[in-house]
Amino acid sequence: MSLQTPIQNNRRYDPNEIASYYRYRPWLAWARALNVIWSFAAFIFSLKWDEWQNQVEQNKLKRATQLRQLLTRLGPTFIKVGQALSTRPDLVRKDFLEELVKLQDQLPPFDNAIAYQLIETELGRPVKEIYSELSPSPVAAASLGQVYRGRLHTGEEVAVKVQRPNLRPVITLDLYLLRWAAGWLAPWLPLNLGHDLRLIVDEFGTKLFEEIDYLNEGRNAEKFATNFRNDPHVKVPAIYWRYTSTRVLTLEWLNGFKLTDTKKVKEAGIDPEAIIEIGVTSGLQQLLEHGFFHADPHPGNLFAMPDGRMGYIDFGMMDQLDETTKETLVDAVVHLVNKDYNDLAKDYVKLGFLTPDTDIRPIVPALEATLGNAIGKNVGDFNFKTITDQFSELMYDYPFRVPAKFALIIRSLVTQEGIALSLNPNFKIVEVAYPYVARRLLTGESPQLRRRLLDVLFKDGKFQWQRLENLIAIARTDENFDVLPTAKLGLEYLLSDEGKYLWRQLILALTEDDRLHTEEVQRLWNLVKDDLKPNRLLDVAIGVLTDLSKERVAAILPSVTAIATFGIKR
Ligand SMILES: Nc1ncnc2c1ncn2[C@@H]1O[C@H](COP(=O)(O)OP(=O)(O)OP(=O)(O)O)[C@@H](O)[C@H]1O
Repeated sequence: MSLQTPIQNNRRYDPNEIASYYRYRPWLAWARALNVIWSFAAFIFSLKWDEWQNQVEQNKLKRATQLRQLLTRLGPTFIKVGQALSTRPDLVRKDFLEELVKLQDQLPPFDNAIAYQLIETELGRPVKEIYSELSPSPVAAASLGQVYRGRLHTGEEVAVKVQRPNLRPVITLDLYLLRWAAGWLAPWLPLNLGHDLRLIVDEFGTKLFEEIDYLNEGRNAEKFATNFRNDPHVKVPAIYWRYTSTRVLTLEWLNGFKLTDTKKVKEAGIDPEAIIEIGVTSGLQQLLEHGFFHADPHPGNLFAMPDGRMGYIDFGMMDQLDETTKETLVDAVVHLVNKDYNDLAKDYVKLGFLTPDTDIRPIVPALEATLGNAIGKNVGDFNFKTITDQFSELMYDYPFRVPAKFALIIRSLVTQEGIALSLNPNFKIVEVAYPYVARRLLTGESPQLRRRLLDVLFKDGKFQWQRLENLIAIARTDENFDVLPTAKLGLEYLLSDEGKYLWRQLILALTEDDRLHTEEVQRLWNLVKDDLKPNRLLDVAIGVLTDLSKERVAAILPSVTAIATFGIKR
């Protein structure tokens, strides 16, 4: 970056540009560095003092609170660092962690006159020409911006998010110092991060820069809305692009109740159970279907709408999962519920929680001991909080690390479960989550998911009757699950080229050990027979068959007969 370029206008995080800017302004860097170093030195000294005075235990909570206050005082970058650390039980001790979780943007609002001025400069018009009404003071102030309630001249109610002034210079300077410190301090820290600490600062910087670009937030909101366009349960505010810029975001006002306000939600006559179910299912859809997920779903960002929908706001922090990761996550859930710890350990390697060279043999029994307890006899006893707590214990004994992406996912799951528990103390996440996963596997909309189903149903080449039974039984606890469309998809699949293999496997399974497995078939039939009334079934079968051409049927039939004969005579 040349000396003339104002650092205010950088939209992308570029550590080299930032470094060359501050290299010529060392006085700025030094002043801030001294302030930060002094604050932390005083805090570290108080920790040491506690050790010398043998007061660690009794001052534990006080120090944790002081740490939170210290980060708040140092401003937006440090609040965000604190928020990020609050998701890392592998890095931060427990009492600090609990305090950091509370780090909810406790900054005082900035001056209204500055905010109004910023709106006019950014949007190039007087405020009165843009909004017919705008609240005289903000309705909320957060670490990066504050929000006003207003109305457009066309009558729509809007939320207007205005960024704190000078955010970019403050953040860039802090990131420059953090990066510099990361390079110098890393060798002295007892951390096993598996990465260069500077890369972590860079990843953090990239995310933070995305978050302070409101055009990016608007785009995220629209992408999220598109993913849920066919879902009548999820509400996403519309973006008013004409009144939006990098630093001002104008979006539809959501007239709902924050999930933090459980009392109001109930008073409004909204069914908490239904909202919870939407929350968990839409959360899982983001992770396992769309791959594009809201990385900051704290209850203040979620609304229960009077019509029973759930509203999402704040799309500044989103993340994207690739196909393989999504599939491996589905695998991990299935392996966890099937108590298949060997495969689960392999999933951890694939997901990056363990490095590929890790010897997983000692880890498998450890997983079994911790997770087996957490699940208990009944899958319904499973909860994420217990799992993550137990998992953090494992982290100290085995070389687990939390890839940055998963820190967000885990936080998002634990938060959703927490929200659900605050609305219904008897909530069991798995009662919603597993039927969802089971349903997705059984309906197998994509070839990848169908392959997953086969992986689940066949272990070491043997068909697992019990697993199919479990899956159907669990999927049926979800009232949205209808066996018939699934049967239709199954039938279509069996008649497709890809399904030939499954035919062969099914027939081998039916005749395994030289007997016909009629008992198992009978049990499965008992599970689904109520849904499969003969005339409905016939309709489905006819529907599928009429879609097939004569040639297709002719091509399939001989092979099926051959396999059947071959299978039985085996
Ligand atoms: N569309 C909206 N409808 C109603 N209220 C809104 C809307 N958008 C924002 N708000 C209010 O403004 C507050 C802050 O908004 P938002 O979460 O988007 O800001 P933020 O700066 O990203 O804060 P944080 O990251 O801390 O959640 C919300 O908690 C909510 O009270």
